[in-house]
Amino acid sequence: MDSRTKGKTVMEVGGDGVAVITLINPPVNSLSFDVLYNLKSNYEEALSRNDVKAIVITGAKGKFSGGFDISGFGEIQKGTRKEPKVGYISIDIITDLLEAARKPSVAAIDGLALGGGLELSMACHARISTPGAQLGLPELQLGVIPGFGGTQRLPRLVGLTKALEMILTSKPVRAEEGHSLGLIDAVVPSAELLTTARRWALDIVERRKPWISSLLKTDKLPPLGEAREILKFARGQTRKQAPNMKHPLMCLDALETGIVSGPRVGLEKEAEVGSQVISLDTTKGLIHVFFSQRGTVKVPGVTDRGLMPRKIKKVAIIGGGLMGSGIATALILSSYPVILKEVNEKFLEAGIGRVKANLQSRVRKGSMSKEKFEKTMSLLKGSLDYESFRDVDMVIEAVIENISLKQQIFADLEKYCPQHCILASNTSTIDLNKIGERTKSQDRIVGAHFFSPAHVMPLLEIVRTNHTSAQVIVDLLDVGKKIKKTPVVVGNCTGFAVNRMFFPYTQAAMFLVERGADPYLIDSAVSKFGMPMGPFRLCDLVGFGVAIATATQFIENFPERTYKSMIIPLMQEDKRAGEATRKGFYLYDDKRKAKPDPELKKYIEKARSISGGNVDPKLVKLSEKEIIEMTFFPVVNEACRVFAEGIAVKAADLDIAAIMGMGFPPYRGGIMFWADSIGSKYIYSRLDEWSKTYGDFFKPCAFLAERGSKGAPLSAPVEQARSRL
Ligand SMILES: C[C@H](O)CC(=O)SCCNC(=O)CCNC(=O)[C@H](O)C(C)(C)COP(=O)(O)OP(=O)(O)OC[C@H]1O[C@@H](n2cnc3c(N)ncnc32)[C@H](O)[C@@H]1OP(=O)(O)O
Repeated sequence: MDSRTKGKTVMEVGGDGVAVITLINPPVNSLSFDVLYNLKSNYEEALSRNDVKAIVITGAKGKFSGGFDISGFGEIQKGTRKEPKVGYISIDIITDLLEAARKPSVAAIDGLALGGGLELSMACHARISTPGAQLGLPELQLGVIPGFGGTQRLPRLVGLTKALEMILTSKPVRAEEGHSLGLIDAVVPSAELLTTARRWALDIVERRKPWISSLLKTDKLPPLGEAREILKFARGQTRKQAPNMKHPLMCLDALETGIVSGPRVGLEKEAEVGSQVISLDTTKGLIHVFFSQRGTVKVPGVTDRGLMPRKIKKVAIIGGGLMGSGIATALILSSYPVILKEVNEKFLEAGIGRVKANLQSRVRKGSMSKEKFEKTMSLLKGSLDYESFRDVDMVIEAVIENISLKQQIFADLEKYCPQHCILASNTSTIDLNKIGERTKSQDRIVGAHFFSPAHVMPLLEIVRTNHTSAQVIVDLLDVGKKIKKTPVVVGNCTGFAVNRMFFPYTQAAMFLVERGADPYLIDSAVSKFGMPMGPFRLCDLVGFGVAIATATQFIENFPERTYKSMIIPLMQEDKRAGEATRKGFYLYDDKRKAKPDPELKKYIEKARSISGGNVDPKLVKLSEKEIIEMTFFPVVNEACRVFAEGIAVKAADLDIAAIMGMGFPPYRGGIMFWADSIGSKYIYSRLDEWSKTYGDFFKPCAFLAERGSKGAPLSAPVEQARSRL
């Protein structure tokens, strides 16, 4: 492949008169402009050649296509590539050249056909697939819409309701389901894929199989009135579930146009809307997240050294509490044999019981069969001593946050575990160098910081010290991928990346209510901004015990920028400790529904009198925009510190940490991306002003001051920015 081009297609014409066009653009055969333009010329050639009767489109190396090349959207957004004429690919190439051709085409689908890949196949006159293939239109997840005819062809092939489900959830279906839906014409083993597709194509030519243009099908579409009702319902749901995003509704417009005014007008509408959505801010954020999420496993100086992950055959976990049992669940779910160690029978039984309960809840919800449950549970063994640790490849310690206990455990591990064994701690606060102080194994000590519940939350902070070997990080990155977590590699410090960013967020919220802001308005503004819940509702959910323990760590380590609020400790004294006690910032009924509590005022007033602050009339009347700024700019400030200190290597890693660890809305692109969309100058000036009025909690750090004073982007690499400034 020419190194200047991104992908290509090749065409081979067989003696049977079938031209096989193969999409080649590793690793997922994405449809770059180069691939698409090559496809067009192959097609034109196939149509003009007398020795070609029919065409088969397939993908190289067991993958049909992962869809349009997503980096192409970025190039259009940045203006480095001009978008072709609106509708050129979808209408001129895929519809008028391919679907309307005088020669039939069949898609031979192996592996995956996603987004533009599935859309291309839907324009073919039949689709043959292998059993494992995934078929879907996940475009909305990226902030774009199916733009190669998917909004028109999918409802015509599988019906409107199923098409809406597939498009709105972005979830793919497997080949068998695709077959029963009418999306796929036949499912065959890999080895028979091409021969079946070729035969099918010739059968169409010879009228033994129907020649179907998906775009012209009408049998699966509901009557107009019913279709309008279905779409109305879908719009209502979408408005509720994605209130800050425009593109899902714009996608529904394209679907509706096609149903009301016919597929050709629908295609034109899709093309128009598809081109508009590319410049939405939410789309820019989501595309940034797609690449950033994949970028977290690229760690300079670690993953660029040619190291291969070692095979982890067995893992031991110390501590069967909430975290330990969650981690064990995550591991056995991905087929790792696990030993769970506890200090006595009672705790061990409780730990294993928690793992069991985690899996049973899947069985109850129907996402796990009884057999799979038994098989998964059989991977877990209990232990009360270290004897069975002699052949483990990795240990994850998940006991309470007590330094001397952890030091003892690591000293014991060094004695019992094999030399190569990775020694990981799930600590969220304690310095890993201290934990390993009594060992000579500092190079294999690493943090594996999971988030609760560990078998559900998608993030894994991999914490390295100055001594942790690159091999150990590579190994843990591999385990992270296998247990379906997004790993972010961070440096060793109190709170790592996520908790350090979380802390100022909650603190800012406490500060504002002490100065007169309404906590319920803060929660509502923050939820509208896109967080799953506001800071007060969240404190109730995690419980005040945890909130106080974390706060203590920060007060000790970062006293100069801590706002010490007594609201939570005062409530705790009165045995209101959050949702578990049914009373916190809110009151909770039997169904865990939260209701504001007028009594809360009492605690706020008392806390205010202790801190000596006054009600500030300006803060009483904050707009929603000001609430967001005052709660999230301190987070940006801390993220800048984390970045400047090298705790995070890339700003994009902090974006992912904020999204997956804090619930920051992905369509805002993550904390640093969002900050840059607002501008460092503005953020710096606001924090600077507040720090003068309200104290050092808001004081911009040196990094922010440096970049903010020049308006330089906060996410630019640290070295580069230095040299520029
Ligand atoms: C006009 C059209 O309607 C618009 C579109 O088609 S938009 C695109 C729709 N397609 C998608 O959303 C699919 C996106 N891709 C995925 O979900 C997953 O990558 C996948 C399921 C295809 C493969 O997953 P997995 O095997 O875990 O590999 P994953 O690490 O995600 O990707 C492998 C590499 O392919 C790249 N890649 C995957 N899909 C891509 C795409 N559509 N465009 C460009 N690059 C893509 C990834 O960035 C990654 O690159 P890297 O190795 O340099 O980091």
